[in-house]
Amino acid sequence: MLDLTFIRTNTDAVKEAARLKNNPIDINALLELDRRVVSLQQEVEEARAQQNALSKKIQQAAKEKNVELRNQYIAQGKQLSEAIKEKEPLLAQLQEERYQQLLLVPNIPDPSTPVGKDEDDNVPIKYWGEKPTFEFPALDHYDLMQKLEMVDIERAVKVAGSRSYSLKGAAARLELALMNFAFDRLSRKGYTPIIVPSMARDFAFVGNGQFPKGRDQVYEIEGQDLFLVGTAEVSITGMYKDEILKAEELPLTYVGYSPCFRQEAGTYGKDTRGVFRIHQFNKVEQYIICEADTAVSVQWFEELERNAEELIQALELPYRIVNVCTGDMGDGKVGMHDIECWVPSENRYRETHSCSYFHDWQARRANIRYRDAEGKVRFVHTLNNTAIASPRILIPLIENHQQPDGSVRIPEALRPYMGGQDYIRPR
Ligand SMILES: Nc1ncnc2c1ncn2[C@@H]1O[C@H](COS(=O)(=O)NC(=O)[C@@H](N)CO)[C@@H](O)[C@H]1O
Repeated sequence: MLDLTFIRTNTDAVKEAARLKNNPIDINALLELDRRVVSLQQEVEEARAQQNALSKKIQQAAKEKNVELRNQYIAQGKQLSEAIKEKEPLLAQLQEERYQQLLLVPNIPDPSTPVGKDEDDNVPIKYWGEKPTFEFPALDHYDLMQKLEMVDIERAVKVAGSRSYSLKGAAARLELALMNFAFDRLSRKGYTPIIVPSMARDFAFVGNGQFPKGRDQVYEIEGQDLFLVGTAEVSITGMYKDEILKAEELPLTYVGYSPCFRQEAGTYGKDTRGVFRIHQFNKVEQYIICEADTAVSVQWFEELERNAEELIQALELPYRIVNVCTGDMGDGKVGMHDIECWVPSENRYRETHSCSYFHDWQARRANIRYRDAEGKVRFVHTLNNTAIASPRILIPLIENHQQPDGSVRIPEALRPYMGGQDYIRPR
């Protein structure tokens, strides 16, 4: 959410951001509604002020035993309270409408963001690692996982329907190893490990920006104000709602784990093979709450990205980083980089990490503030990035490290979390 005063005084910049982000919001209509709210607010406040003045006059008239005048004032008072009783519900309704419109206003993208329509317009900015060349017919992740008895999709689909899966054997151990590996590396950097609820209330989804627009991606628990989170980002944002932190408490640096649930609405027929795009997965998330300073936000953005690069390099996976374009980045982002790992079977890079910074767009929605060094209360800045999301990361991991004999080499960095195992071999 942007500050109303900012929208009033930077209307063209906000309209341009909406245009660049394919966001259909009508800023003129929002400002017209805002003017109605402001004028109606003034009317109600004036009426209340007159009421106060009148009550003094009534007391004065009573003291002077001037019954005539006193009754006159009381009649005026009645008229005023009638008028207020009629205006207040309308004011409340218009304020709610304005708030709902405000939630749809996008953030202003950083000038370094490429202008584009969708992911095809994202701009690669870095490549790392040698793509493997296979002297044998390389298999895709699903064939490999089946041969190595690492997955059971049929029975999972029987239980949970489409886009479900079970990880078996080495894949089950790899997933937990990867979660531990990510937790370990980031905890060593001083990030606070946290395992957060995967069920959260409506306000948490409003806070991170998932609601109202992304509501169709979220599973709802019938009859309760509870929804399944698609990322720990929702729960951590919600945790700090309405809090005023102390400057010395910042920055808060979390490495958060949660199961993630996504409806994947609108992706029918996309990535249906294997475990690339599923309804439930596990993710270790990096999350930062820092002071309201653009340079500080950018520093954390760079650190979160570097952290993810270190993990991927330790897993010895070729990858690239793309600067996500305005049409693909979503409403809340100021800047966004995706990290895409090389998937040999598809002969292309696929997204495995997404790193974003928001300035105070999320903080305004969740009302997360801090008292700065001068004692001024301000909204914080928030950022997040994937550390490891599995099973998607298993796809490049297994494919890139497959061997001629059908085994899969486990990268050195992961072996301590796999009981020292070095290869996954067919039985
Ligand atoms: N439906 C899905 N199936 C499997 N993995 C997914 C799915 N959706 C997202 N992911 C994984 O989770 C990562 C982060 O998802 S994201 O929506 O892009 N970004 C976030 O959730 C941010 N909180 C940063 O993690 C993706 O890069 C991908 O690796």
